[in-house]
Amino acid sequence: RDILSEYTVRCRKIANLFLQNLAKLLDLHEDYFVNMFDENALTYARLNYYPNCPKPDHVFGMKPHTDASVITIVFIDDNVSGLQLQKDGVWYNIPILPNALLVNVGDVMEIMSNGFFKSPIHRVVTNAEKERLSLVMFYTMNPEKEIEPLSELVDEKRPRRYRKTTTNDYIAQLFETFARGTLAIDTVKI
Ligand SMILES: O=C(O)CCC(=O)C(=O)O
Ligand SMILES: [Fe+2]
Repeated sequence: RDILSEYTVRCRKIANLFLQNLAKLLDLHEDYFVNMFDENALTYARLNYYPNCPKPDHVFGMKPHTDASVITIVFIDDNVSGLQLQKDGVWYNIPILPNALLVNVGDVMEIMSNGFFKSPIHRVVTNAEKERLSLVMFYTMNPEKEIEPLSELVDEKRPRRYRKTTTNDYIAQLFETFARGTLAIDTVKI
């Protein structure tokens, strides 16, 4: 528990640094996103355990999905690969890098940036010989807070591409679409 608590504090620093750089890329004040996380904002930690699987061709560790977070930090297993990312319809392996963290843009960032940043579709494949672990931190805002494209990023040339939602509603949507095998982000696209 103490270790996870310390990890959370340290990861928050990385998350903030990442959020500051995303803001800068959008020509926003560097603390724009960081300041959107109020005292009711939630960070979820998920520990994933994927047992080895005799039929890796038939069983996913985790089905294709996007994350409902603003951003996600993944601490990937040092020994076993398995996380894959989809780009232009092709699946790519995320390589194993010892002690590396992977920072992912989530759907809420895609919505707020009006599609400037894309939340990548990813999945986890299983391994016949080895089990695998990951520790994933999901940074989300106050569950009741309205999420929508930032007015600074909407104009005639780039009209609003996503409907308004809240983290609460969106997470519910994510679980539903995940079960159906569709994408939550498609339900808020205009
Ligand atoms: O296990 C991983 O590497 C990633 C897991 C993941 O995508 C998730 O928990 O949302
Ligand atoms: Fe994920």
